[in-house]
Amino acid sequence: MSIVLGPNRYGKAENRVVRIYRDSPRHEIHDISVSTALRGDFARAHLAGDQLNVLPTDTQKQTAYSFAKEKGLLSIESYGLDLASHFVDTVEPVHTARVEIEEFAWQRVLVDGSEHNHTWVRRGQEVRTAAITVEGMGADRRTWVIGGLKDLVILKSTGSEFAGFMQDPYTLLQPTSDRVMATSLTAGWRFSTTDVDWEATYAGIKQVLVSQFATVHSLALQQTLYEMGRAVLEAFPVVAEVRLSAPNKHHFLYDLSPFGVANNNEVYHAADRPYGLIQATVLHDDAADAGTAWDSYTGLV
Ligand SMILES: O=c1[nH]c(=O)c2[nH]c(=O)[nH]c2[nH]1
Repeated sequence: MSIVLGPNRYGKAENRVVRIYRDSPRHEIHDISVSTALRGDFARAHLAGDQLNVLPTDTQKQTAYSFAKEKGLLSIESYGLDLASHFVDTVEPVHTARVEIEEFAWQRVLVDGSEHNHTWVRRGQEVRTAAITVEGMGADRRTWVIGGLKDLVILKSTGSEFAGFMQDPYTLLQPTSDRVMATSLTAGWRFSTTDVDWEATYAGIKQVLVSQFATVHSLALQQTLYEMGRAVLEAFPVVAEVRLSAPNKHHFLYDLSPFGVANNNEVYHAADRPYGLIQATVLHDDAADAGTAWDSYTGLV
């Protein structure tokens, strides 16, 4: 029996990079957390403590900041592609680079009814995400881009039921034909190309997801997730696969009968935990191989 080194990678996690574009009085802001991870010929670092092949995690951090200026930071997907390609192309021992990004949105404040040039309030809605993987050189080069979002909290106050479920001796749940459905959505979509209008596509996919949640009459969160993924694939041919993760943020009707008051689906207890956790992948049946595209580094996607 012998002991060997298995898969390994290393990098700098959660660099907080803020890029301001100030070429005109109307500034632009891009506020991100970026993580980089490198795979390659790093066995000697683990087996012998030899750093000859180890590009420091500090250097990875410096590169992330520098590229925000050198290459620009307009779309997290294109910035991530620049960064990941750079590590594979210029750092000899690196075979695969993974870049994971969260983007925090800012909204311009209104002053006297007009958008201010250089002041924003943090937009508390979803966090946009991207995960870029670049692997191999030359003809062996493979690239995967996953766009996505997390923490998109969404609720509908009707148009959702849950009935007809399997029952066993432990089943207490009563069927319902009208319930609150709420979740905090995490979604990732794998592109089949890098020739994408990243900004328009992000806005479009988010719009499809929320309108499906609103308009599909839900028989279960599972059905709603499938319909969300299906609609994204139909509307965006550049997307090969969608993965959705949705906690079922249960809203239980509060019992007002002790007070002699009827509760006609009007007062709920918003439960914190436990929660149902529903996850689904929806994809084209001929989608290209996902390789390591979903092999999360920081747990973001
Ligand atoms: O949409 C739902 N899916 C379930 O699988 C489930 N299970 C449950 O108790 N409530 C719900 N709701």
